Amino acid sequence: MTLLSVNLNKVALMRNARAGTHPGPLARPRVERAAEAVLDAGASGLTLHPRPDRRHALPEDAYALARIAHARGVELNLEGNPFSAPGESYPGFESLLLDIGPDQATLVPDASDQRTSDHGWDLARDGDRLAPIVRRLKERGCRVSLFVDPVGDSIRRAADVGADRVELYTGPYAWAAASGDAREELDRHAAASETARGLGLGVNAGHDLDLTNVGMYVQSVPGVLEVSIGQALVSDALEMGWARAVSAYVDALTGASA
Ligand SMILES: CC(=O)[C@@H](O)[C@H](O)COP(=O)(O)O
Ligand SMILES: NCC(=O)COP(=O)(O)O
Repeated sequence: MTLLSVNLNKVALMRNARAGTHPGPLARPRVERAAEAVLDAGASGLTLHPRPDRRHALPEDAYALARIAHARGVELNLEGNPFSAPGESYPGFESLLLDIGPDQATLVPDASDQRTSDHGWDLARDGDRLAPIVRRLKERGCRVSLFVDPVGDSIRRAADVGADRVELYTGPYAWAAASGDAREELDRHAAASETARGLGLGVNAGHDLDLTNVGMYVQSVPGVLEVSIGQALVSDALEMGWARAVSAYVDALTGASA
């Protein structure tokens, strides 16, 4: 069955919106409380993507979720760009990963000022720079996943630099599904998953997945081990509450895998 890892970036975003002027007794632990709630509701893991501009998830949130994940015996997946740009507001992402040692490190090629993740790695350009980072993270005990477009060359290069998994970028799939014509994207992802698994890579997927598209995705793309979902699930939880929202996603994944 495809596991659900809940990305809590947007809980941190809401916390940050007021934390500066109204830290309040409840503001600080918002992310931790959300983490406990989604795990209580059946999520298999936690994901966080701290960004250098501290727009939402902060390094201290990553440490807090690491404590929770360890205590609960579930996985923590930390996402980010290990290439630190000069003058970033907090230590580089790699040093955070090496200090925390999350179960999974998902390396994402986002520029510091990027609005969100919207493309996979260009491994023809960056593979040689990534390889030693991948090695150090694996020596630290992290499973390393590379965020890639569903393209055979990217997946083969991910294997070459020593990744354990790839995370297939599902944004274009989600948009195609919303337009009612996802067949071509699903075929691309199914082929990409087959290529990855043939190379011994595990397959994760994420970005813009939601209750309307995740079931079709895991039914059509064999071998997806984990989806990480944040934006839509947190939005759904505002309407449904954490328990019902997480249960709905887990049901969508289990129903699709049945
Ligand atoms: C890598 C990916 O697709 C998402 O996990 C990313 O973390 C979304 O980042 P924002 O929540 O900042 O849009
Ligand atoms: N890796 C994808 C992720 O963690 C969450 O992406 P989204 O659901 O917020 O688009």
